[in-house]
Amino acid sequence: MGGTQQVGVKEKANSSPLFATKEAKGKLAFRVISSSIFVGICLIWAYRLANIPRADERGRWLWIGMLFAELGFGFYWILTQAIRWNIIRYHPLKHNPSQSSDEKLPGVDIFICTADPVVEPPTLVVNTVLSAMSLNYPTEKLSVYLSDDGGSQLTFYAIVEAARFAKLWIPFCKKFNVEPRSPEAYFTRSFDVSQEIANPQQRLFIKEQYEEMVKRIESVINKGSVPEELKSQHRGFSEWNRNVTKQNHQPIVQILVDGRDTDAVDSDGCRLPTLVYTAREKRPDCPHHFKAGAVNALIRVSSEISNGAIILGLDCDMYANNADSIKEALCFFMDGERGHQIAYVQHPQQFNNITKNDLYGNSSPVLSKVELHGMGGYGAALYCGTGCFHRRMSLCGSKYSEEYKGSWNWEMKKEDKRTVHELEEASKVLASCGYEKGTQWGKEMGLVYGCPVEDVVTGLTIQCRGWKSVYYNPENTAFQGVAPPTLDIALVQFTRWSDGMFQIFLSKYCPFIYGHNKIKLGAQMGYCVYLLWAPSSLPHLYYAIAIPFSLFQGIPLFPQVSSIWFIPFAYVFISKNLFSIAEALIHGSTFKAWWNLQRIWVLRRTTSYFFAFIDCIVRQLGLSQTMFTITAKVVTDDVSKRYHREIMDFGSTSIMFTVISTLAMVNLLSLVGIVLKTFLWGSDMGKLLPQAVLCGLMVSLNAPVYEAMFLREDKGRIPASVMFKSIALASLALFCAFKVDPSI
Ligand SMILES: O=c1ccn([C@@H]2O[C@H](COP(=O)(O)OP(=O)(O)O[C@H]3O[C@H](CO)[C@@H](O)[C@H](O)[C@H]3O)[C@@H](O)[C@H]2O)c(=O)[nH]1
Ligand SMILES: [Mn+2]
Repeated sequence: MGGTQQVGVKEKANSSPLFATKEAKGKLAFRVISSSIFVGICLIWAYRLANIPRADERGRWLWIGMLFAELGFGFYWILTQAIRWNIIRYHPLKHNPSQSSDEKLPGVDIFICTADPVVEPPTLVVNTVLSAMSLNYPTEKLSVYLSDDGGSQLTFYAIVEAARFAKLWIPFCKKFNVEPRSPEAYFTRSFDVSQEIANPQQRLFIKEQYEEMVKRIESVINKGSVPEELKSQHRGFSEWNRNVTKQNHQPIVQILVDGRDTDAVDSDGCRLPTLVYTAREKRPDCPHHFKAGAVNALIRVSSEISNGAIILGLDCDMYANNADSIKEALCFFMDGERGHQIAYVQHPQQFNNITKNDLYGNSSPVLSKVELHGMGGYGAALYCGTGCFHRRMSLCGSKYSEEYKGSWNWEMKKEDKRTVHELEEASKVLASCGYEKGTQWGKEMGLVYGCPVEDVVTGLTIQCRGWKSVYYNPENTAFQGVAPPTLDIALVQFTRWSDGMFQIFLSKYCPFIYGHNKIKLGAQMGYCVYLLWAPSSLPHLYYAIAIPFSLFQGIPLFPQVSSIWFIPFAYVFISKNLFSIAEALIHGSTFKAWWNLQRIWVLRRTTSYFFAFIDCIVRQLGLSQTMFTITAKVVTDDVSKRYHREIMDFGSTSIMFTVISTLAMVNLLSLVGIVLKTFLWGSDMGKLLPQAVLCGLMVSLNAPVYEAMFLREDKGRIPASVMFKSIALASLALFCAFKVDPSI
């Protein structure tokens, strides 16, 4: 790494704290309810065990399957209680952590990652870059780095344009305290004119300049390459010769704005923050480790150029919404008493395109307002990849030491006399393929390699080195991104996540082993709520299949409603759901959003999680390799309209959609079957009532699936091929069930 010299300043611990923690209310009530549900679960297990049908009785194997499913549900539920057991919320006490002057503030390096100019359009990236550059922070201490894994001259062109527009945008933001700081979001938001403080004329002028910039960028994108006359405007374009492709190119580092340069000023004459474009070297025979590799390259490149003590990582779609987020986050790091223990401060992933009832469950308030605080309560807030402030030192592999108290290496890099060109050349070495060979990068240093959820596993390793982490969810959202606007995209994202998480569980990083004696048991369990998403699909899938089948065959699987054993089943089911509804409503969800979330859970578990489970097992056998499918961030207008009207999009022929519609059909057919039997033939269905109710619930959750199969005409309907396949599969399955000896 660059030959930087840091001077530690021993400072007297500040007497006034910079952040506070608060325990959540209702802890006792929660613990009582939770314990009573636990008793219910134990009774259910006991009932299942005590009543296994004998070998010659009907439904023996079905019953044993139920036993395993309920053991699975029960254990998983216990894990989810760990993250609610000890909820503690963190909040900063001041809006400026430096009591004396800005001079005491550390350097902050902001990393923005992009990977593909098609899936992640350069205009989106530019907005994130501009929002980061315009954050309220002394500009000479702020540096913004863009990592472009697409190695695209289109993205580079866009960033050259952004560097120019920043000279107008930054002073405009600061003068009128504009929020959000992304021009696109600012100019398209619906706002209250009376609250607008920007002068209308100036606003209009900036808006026109912004739109012209976007036009120029888009016209270059439509051409597919940068015209020669534009290339001559910046020497950086010379890096793109005919041989440069996404997968194969030399390292590229371009310092677009050099923060040391006193002539690099905005339209008000104020200094600009440093802006650097990086495309690390890519070679087909050299594994690049996806986002983790990109971030690690940035850590090294930035250490050479600005070496900020704090690093903020953002995905290319996560723009800064709250202009003061850096100073707020610094309160945690700079607190005299506990600040030295903190490795990172994670903000929740929030999105600017969530519809009223959150159709695809992308932004569950229970997750962002309860569960993540719960992990934070153990000092083990998850690292979620974006919207996270890191201490450079802990990210680079340092172990925590109590000696850090009061001694801070906030000092910026010593005055560096090297020219921009020399800095670029030195940085290229650090962004080359060979640099990491034989080093600890990807193992003990930087983000951990080998897993598509590099963030969570990296967070775990940092905590296991003794550091604490904070989860902070401010009222004024700090960063906002784009949530998947179709079911297909959402399910693919969840497949990557659940696959990667389960991979962590199966690896040496399993929290129960790796975290043993290093993080609290509650935190180990809390991690597993996420790491076990993939296998949690199994009991759900079993219920979704076994219940309609047994109903169809007339095999009871639950105690009679009149039996005393029915009580624990009913109690657990009802209290768990009531609790979940109450929790959602209290934290600002609508009932419909809760209902949508239940549906999306069923869909995720029966598809994404299950496929991820299979993929993971296959990979463990060494039959395939880790992949990273980038989440699409733009869709056609037609799709976008449906999303905003909250109409689900099923327009995909992916196998996941066949599974979804087949399961929906199986449940529908067997429910219709039982209703016919009861009313036409007057059979006694009393024993099957609980199953019929569960099946009915599945059918009502699946209502949009039937609609998309039989009633809709738009492009988001279930394609005819998928529909026929699923009807055929469902009927065949039920027909077989009817034929086979019902002694199973
Ligand atoms: O080879 C790659 C692949 C991805 N990315 C970037 O990684 C970010 C996240 O990718 P995205 O496709 O948007 O994934 P999401 O599912 O939205 O990302 C979440 O989950 C990821 C882990 O699965 C984390 O890395 C992300 O920070 C987190 O936001 C984006 O900025 C990409 O440009 C790269 O830089 N290089
Ligand atoms: Mn994303």
